[in-house]
Amino acid sequence: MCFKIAPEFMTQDITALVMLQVYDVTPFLDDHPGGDEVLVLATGKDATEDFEDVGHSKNAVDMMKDLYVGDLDSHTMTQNNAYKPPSATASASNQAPKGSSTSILTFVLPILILVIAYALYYVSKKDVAI
Ligand code: HEM
Repeated sequence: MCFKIAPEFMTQDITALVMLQVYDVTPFLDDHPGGDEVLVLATGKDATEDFEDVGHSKNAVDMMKDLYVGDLDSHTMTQNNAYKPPSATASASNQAPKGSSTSILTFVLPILILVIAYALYYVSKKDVAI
């Protein structure tokens, strides 16, 4: 289980070459104070921004040395996914798509039931009068 952190930016001709440091966080999953889920979500991608956003201490940066496995040219990576917190991912997948028939049904269905109930009531009253 590895993720990458950019330690430096080097310029080579016109193309910017970004070397990333790769860390194997597998032995650290149970001990990470921020939980194992964030580490798993950061695997296989450039997690530099995620790591810096948390504002990790110098102690945290020192701990990374034991998990370092090597360097990687970012251009050889197949995906460059941005980090999505679990809550945002979960709520997004639970939301109904905009303009779906579900929202129309929730509005129309109660009205339809009321109209049918009133129609039945009206018909039954008419039968009793005859
Ligand atoms: C090998 C890499 C990592 C190491 C060694 C590490 C280490 C630590 C340590 C020691 C802490 C305690 C606070 C501190 O001392 O700064 C911490 C907290 C935390 N880390 Fe990491 N971390 C790593 C990677 C990551 C990544 C990639 C993420 C996000 C995707 C992350 C998210 C967090 C969060 C959310 C906290 C909790 C912050 C808080 O509650 O204030 N960490 N980490």
